[in-house]
Amino acid sequence: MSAHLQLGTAVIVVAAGSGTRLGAALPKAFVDLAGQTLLERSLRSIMLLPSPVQVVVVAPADFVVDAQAIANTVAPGLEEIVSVVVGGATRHDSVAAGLAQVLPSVDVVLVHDAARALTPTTLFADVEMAVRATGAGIVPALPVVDSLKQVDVTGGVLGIADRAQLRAAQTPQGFPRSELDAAYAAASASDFTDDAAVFAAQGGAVTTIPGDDVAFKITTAWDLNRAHHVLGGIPDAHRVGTGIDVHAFGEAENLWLAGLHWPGEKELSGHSDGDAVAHAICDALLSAAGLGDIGSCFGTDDPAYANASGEVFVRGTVELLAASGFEPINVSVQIVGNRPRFSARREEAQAVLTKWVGAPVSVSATTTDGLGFTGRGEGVAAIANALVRQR
Ligand SMILES: Nc1ccn([C@@H]2O[C@H](COP(=O)(O)OP(=O)(O)OP(=O)(O)O)[C@@H](O)[C@H]2O)c(=O)n1
Ligand SMILES: C[C@](O)(CO)[C@H](O)COP(=O)(O)O
Repeated sequence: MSAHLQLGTAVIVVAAGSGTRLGAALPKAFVDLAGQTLLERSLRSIMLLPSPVQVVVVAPADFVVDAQAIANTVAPGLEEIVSVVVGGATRHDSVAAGLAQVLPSVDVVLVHDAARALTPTTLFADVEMAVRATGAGIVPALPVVDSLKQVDVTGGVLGIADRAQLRAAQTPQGFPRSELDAAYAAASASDFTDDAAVFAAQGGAVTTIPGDDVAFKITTAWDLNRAHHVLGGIPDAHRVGTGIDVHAFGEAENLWLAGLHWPGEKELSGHSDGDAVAHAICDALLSAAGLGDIGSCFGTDDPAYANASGEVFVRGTVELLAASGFEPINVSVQIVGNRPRFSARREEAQAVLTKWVGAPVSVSATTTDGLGFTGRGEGVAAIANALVRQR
């Protein structure tokens, strides 16, 4: 992993357990839950954080290749940010293996069970924010709803515990990095069932924040069944995105705009074919899916995209979305400019763009009453809004 990456937060996703209590043929993190493995679902939630984080996946030795393939699907082209390492015999050993991969720039570490596959992005964000605000170890936790009994080996009740003072700990658990490193270096592997206990044993302060019901750990077959039911009850997540693109007119009469060729009209200059409408659509879709923008996904300086058509970018964008579990619902674009006169070819443009996106694209156009660079006829702007659904 390159030392030049300056990420401040890392998430270690422990996925190296065998899943004995689940009893599946595969290690638990690689078991399917409605079309995605538990690991994939955990990673997708993390990748939707608004600021990039380092992700270290800790996998069983025999499943490193599988874990890497899942990471590549969820975070294409981000090998430097999402890495996979081999875990240990216990969860404690696996966390330690993950910690050893954390970048020097990282000052906050979250540790997460891949088995908590439905954990929402907001819980990761809440934990990270609470660590930064307090400097303490942070554990998301839920009140205990059952009465609690202390029992002997035969099941005889020895006593009770006051549930009002107890909480059920979830993950991700977050910590200042240097103190977590020190705590793991000092701890004995067999003593602790979670990272907060390791941290507290070395004197670190630990605070709880509210957990989330859907962040439950998939431990048994019953839990997996419950996760299926929960997913069935969660409506598809919808997200919106905006994209804006501007290109100046060049000299040659070779305009491509909104997927159409415009004979007799001046071209829009750019590294590609300058189709501002297609590029704004890409940015809106990528932004809606939290996948960056056209520059970060396609490399506008990449010779592979020199003179590339709008179709290449739009279809490529839709493929990136699909790989991340998103599909477009609709896109609306407005062209701002004096030329070309758009209305006569609106239907034609909408049909082409709708085919590329695979969902309805509507296009409108306006002038700016002679104001600004578009009013002076120097170029064209396009503004797009996209709605996408997360499957
Ligand atoms: N040696 C281990 C053991 C556990 N884990 C991870 O720690 C998380 C919580 O552990 P648990 O639910 O107990 O998973 P398993 O150990 O796989 O389950 P079991 O105890 O039923 O075998 C899981 O994401 C699991 O993959 C790990 O990375 N390495
Ligand atoms: C870390 C944890 O998920 C917090 O509740 C839990 O302690 C893991 O325990 P397990 O015995 O490995 O399931």
